[in-house]
Amino acid sequence: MALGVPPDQVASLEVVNLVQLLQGSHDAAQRLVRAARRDGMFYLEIPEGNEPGSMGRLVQGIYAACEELFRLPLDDKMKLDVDQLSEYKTNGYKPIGRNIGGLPGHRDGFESYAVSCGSRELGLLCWPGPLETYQEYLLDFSSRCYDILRVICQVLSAELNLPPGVSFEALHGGPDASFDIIRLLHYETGRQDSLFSVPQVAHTDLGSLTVLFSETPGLQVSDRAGSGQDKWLYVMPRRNCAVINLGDAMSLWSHGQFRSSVHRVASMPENVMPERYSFAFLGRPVSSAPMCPLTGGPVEEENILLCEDWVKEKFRGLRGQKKMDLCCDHT
Ligand SMILES: O=C(O)CCC(=O)C(=O)O
Ligand SMILES: [Fe+2]
Repeated sequence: MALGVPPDQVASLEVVNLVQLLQGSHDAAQRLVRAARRDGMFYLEIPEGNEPGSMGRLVQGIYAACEELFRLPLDDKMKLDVDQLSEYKTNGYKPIGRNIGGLPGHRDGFESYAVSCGSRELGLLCWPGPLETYQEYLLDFSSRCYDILRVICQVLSAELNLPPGVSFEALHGGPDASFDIIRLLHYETGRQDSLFSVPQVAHTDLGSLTVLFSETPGLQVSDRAGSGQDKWLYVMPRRNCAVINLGDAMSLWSHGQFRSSVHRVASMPENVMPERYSFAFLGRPVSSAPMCPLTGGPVEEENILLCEDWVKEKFRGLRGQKKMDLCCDHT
């Protein structure tokens, strides 16, 4: 039993090898497509290495950045409040408790910091001290994740026979790519009197895809097969692997053929929440991307929400200014 989790509560996700995917392996592409259709979540095996510039080094550097950043006094962090700094919540600090939590009557139990990877805000970015130290790591990491996003988009576009002009990959990157962020997260230790807690509420990610790293368990994915009700399965950390989530944009563009995974963070069964760090690259469409199915022939320009307005709507929901079925994404 992995860390006290019964085997039937552990998610069994596809494992896709990045090198094989980049080499055009049919088997790797098939695994990816299966995962996109069935779970909207999978492990991506990445050769991490430990030499300068390797993914292993970048990942270790970003964990160090998280620890140093979140150790700063709350007053200093609050000077960089995400809701004050950035209209689209792409840069700045979110304190614990600003969002709803995962159990009735509770608030969230994590702080986070968004670093914009997009070109629009680059010049305006606020880099608190520790992040300035690790700036190169963050920039390198975002470009690695962008390569990952591109190859996954290519495979999924090919699966749906999308024409080049409206392929998933055509809707990311370039000077219009302003919404991509790296999110650093820190979960506080749970109180001893609350054995089971859900510090991050069930949600889907609002963008196209997320590349997520954490060495500490707690991530859960909803498995609705059968009863149609949420059954929560733990997504255990796996050596040399990131977890990839497909987000709402992918599900919308593919007309539901690809799923956006519903996930949350919880403590282990019968345990308090341990201190936990995680970080993720959240790849989002360019601001001019049409937010409608791409599979039904030519896209009609009129009456279609563009990503720019779509992002604003999603955040109005999250902050409780508008009712939403499922809370998405959690800057
Ligand atoms: O901390 C985690 O493992 C999950 C983070 C997450 O789901 C998010 O930031 O959207
Ligand atoms: Fe998420």
